[in-house]
Amino acid sequence: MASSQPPPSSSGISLLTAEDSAALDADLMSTPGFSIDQLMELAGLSVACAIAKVYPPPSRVLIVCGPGNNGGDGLVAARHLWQFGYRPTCLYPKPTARQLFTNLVEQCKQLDIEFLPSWEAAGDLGSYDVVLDAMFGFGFKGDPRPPFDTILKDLSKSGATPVVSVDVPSGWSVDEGDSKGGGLKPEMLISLTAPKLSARFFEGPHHFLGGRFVPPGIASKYSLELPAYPGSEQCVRLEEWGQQRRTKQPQEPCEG
Ligand SMILES: NC(=O)C1=CN([C@@H]2O[C@H](COP(=O)(O)OP(=O)(O)OC[C@H]3O[C@@H](n4cnc5c(N)ncnc54)[C@H](O)[C@@H]3O)[C@@H](O)[C@H]2O)[C@H](O)CC1
Ligand SMILES: [K+]
Repeated sequence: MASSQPPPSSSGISLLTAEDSAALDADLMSTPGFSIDQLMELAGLSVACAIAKVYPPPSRVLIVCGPGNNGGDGLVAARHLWQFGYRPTCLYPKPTARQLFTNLVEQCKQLDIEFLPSWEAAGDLGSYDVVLDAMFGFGFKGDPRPPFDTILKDLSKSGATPVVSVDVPSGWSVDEGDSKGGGLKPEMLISLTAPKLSARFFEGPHHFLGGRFVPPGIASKYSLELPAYPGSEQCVRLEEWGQQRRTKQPQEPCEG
């Protein structure tokens, strides 16, 4: 069950807690019986489609993938970006041994997408047009452990190359945002399924919603109020978001 009615953002769009995000994910895989492969493919495709709305090819995209499903979304996005004419390079420092992930890596390697041996090998971030942050999503807890602590510190300091975050800006608390300060300030956030609670602190100019797979029964169970996707699009821009965030203080979520 949804733990509570999700709080709306100031634009009336639902925001999900980390707990409800995980419960909704489990529901998608039990009741309609989606497999993780299906959901990840659609999530990663929507990430690539949203990037294409803002940063045209042939951009050089550094994709930093974490150890969980957020990282898997990054690997799927890498493949689609390549198909769209981008030049992706991946860093996947803590690869998961599960078949789904080894397949995703192999599919990228078949396209000659480079996998860097270390963060240091990424070199000057100015040599990329965009950094795709696919390190952590709603499964992140605590402080980032190595090597992601160093990667996040370096990315937070480097203002030159825009960072695009998948689902949650990595290092942020899923519910509280960048509560300790000094974290990532992405230029673009691609929320999946529904924005997470921390999205109320996102101040960048580009906020998109992707992951077009939620059936009405699940949307209603979690009382999700979300914008309609136009036509056959895999993503939708959350128009008013950046404007509101730049002119107002973040609203506290309402309970109940
Ligand atoms: N329904 C959907 O919206 C779907 C979203 N997808 C994506 O999946 C992630 C959530 O995936 P999950 O594997 O549950 O969690 P994360 O990838 O966020 O991270 C878990 C991973 O990270 C490790 N970890 C946790 N905390 C730390 C830390 N402090 N330091 C280092 N490592 C940490 C943990 O051990 C795990 O290995 C969601 O956000 C979407 O991006 C699906 O792809 C499709 C369905
Ligand atoms: K992320």
